[in-house]
Amino acid sequence: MSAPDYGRAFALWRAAAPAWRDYTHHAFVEGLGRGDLPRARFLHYLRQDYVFLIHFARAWALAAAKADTLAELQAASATVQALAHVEMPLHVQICADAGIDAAMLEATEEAPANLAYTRYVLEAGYSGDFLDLMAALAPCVLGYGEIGARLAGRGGAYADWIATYGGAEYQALCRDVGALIDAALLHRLGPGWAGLPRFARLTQRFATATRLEVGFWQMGLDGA
Ligand SMILES: Cc1ncc(C[n+]2csc(CCO)c2C)c(N)n1
Repeated sequence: MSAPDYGRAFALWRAAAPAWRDYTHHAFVEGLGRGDLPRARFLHYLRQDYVFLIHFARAWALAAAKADTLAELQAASATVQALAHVEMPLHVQICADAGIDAAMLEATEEAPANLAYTRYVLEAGYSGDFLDLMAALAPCVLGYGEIGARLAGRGGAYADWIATYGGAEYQALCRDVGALIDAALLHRLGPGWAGLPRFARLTQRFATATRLEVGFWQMGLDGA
């Protein structure tokens, strides 16, 4: 199956990231698709993901601080809003249903793979600009979109998870983020952005964040 179209930069970044396939076809992902991923592994992942999303929301807030246009400010602030008021409460609810209450969730000790990934993304934002943040954030947002699109329609124990990311709403969000990234590149670097050394460095950021996503799935599978 061909990859969904999330814009030009994403297509270039994806093709240049050696770990992209390991990320989008990881054993954890295949277990979600078949529905046979052990529930304990999924809940372990979800607890870590709750902590991940706190830092991920902070990174999008940093993107709002580094926005250069109204469209960038709107996209970044809307993502912070959605994370804090929709995605994270959903994690809290799923964990509560599984007997992990809010206090336990808050007390989750960050796994090293989680620390590595989130602090890498935040550091991209602290030391870089809006483009550095987008390159570091893109594998997360668009990778889940690609995984959701591929697994869409599968039933099983994780059908809800698949429907969230494979659904029309999330797929539209991925196309919007892809367009936001292409526009941000054009705005800052001009029409020749794809040929610039700066773009090659952004490609490296994307590839590194992709490796860190592989590490996150593996942490979920290993339970450590
Ligand atoms: C490790 C890890 N990577 C990616 C995502 C996916 N994700 C994080 S925030 C968000 C909404 C849009 O920004 C999406 C899809 C995740 N949950 N956990």
